[in-house]
Amino acid sequence: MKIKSVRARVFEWKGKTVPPQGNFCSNAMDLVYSNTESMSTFRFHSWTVVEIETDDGIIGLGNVALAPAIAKAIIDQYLTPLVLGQDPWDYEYLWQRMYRATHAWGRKGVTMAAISAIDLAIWDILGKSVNKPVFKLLGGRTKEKIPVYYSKLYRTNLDEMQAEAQKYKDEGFTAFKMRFGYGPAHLQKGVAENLKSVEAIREVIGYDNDLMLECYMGWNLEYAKRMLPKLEKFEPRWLEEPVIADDIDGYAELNQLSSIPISGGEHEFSLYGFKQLLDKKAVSVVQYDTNRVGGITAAHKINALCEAYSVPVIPHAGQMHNYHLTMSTLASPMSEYFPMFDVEVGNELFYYIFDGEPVAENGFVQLDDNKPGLGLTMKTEFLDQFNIIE
Ligand SMILES: O=C(O)[C@H](O)[C@H](O)[C@@H](O)CO
Ligand SMILES: [Mg+2]
Repeated sequence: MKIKSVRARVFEWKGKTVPPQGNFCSNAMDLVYSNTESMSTFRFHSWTVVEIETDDGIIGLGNVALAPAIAKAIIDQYLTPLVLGQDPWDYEYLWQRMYRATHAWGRKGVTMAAISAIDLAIWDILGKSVNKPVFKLLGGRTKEKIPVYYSKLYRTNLDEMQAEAQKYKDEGFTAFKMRFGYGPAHLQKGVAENLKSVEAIREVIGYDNDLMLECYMGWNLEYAKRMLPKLEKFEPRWLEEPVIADDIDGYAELNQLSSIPISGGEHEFSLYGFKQLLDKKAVSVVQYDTNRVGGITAAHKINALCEAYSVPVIPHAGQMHNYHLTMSTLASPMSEYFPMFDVEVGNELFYYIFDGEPVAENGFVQLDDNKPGLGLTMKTEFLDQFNIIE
């Protein structure tokens, strides 16, 4: 079997969007812009889809959501020539070709995301070529079904947040991730608002359910050190990305500071990036995204590393490329889950492009042993609401 063609298309959403308003989530730009501008950095309204076809007609699907147009350019100009004519079963060799050919300027960020998209499509081909789901190629079914946590609860007024938490508690979720709206730039009032929002959600879900807290890189070390002691009474399962991804020593200091586990990894890349996080004990929960970190080839290695370090893997975003990694290792107890909403920030777009994404039932998602490859097909229902750039 040989790779005959690679097609990367950018799907730009032009349909209805309902962007969350105000301080819906602290983020890295809060410290350099006033609120309005900083929130505008928070949009993922396009996605690059990769289709790799083999000489025997199998088509593998990959995807990348980080800087989609740039990722497409990297795929078209640099990665496609490296995989054309190659055997997809040589996936480790192909991964190393892509990684080393772009190493001088790649390694992390959008280049690794572009490599991930090619790698996802390759693994989709491998599964389809032997009529097995990808998780069966990685270690098989380690769980009857995958526990997932409900993820959204963007910061808005507390009544709306409580109603949202109640709705998804009633749907059977037992774990919830909420977003802080405030950080260092919002001073003591922001501290009070942050604590009020955690208290409000705990009021709804109680203490029999897990609560995770998301900062999305919007704090700094000094502010996080002030907040952690105030948050301990709420017994969060983790505090996520309190500082920017490059502040690994800051992560490590926070991770030793209190009883609250620090999580991160959705903005870390490659086996080496996670080796560094684990060696420095910077995180207690690893949250790579398989369409960023280096694809299934890299994520599978990181799963093994996390197993050796006894650090749980709870991948970012849910989405099928991550569910196969969670299903195939005991190192991953659960995954994130975004229900399908009107397009807001953009995590939801996956549902508008692909069919096959499992819908949570009672806080679990299920994978199908009889669906080969990743188990995704292209959705046609919303095609007219995308500009598609070849
Ligand atoms: O952990 C997450 O889900 C990410 O940080 C989100 O993708 C981001 O939208 C912040 O909520
Ligand atoms: Mg996050």
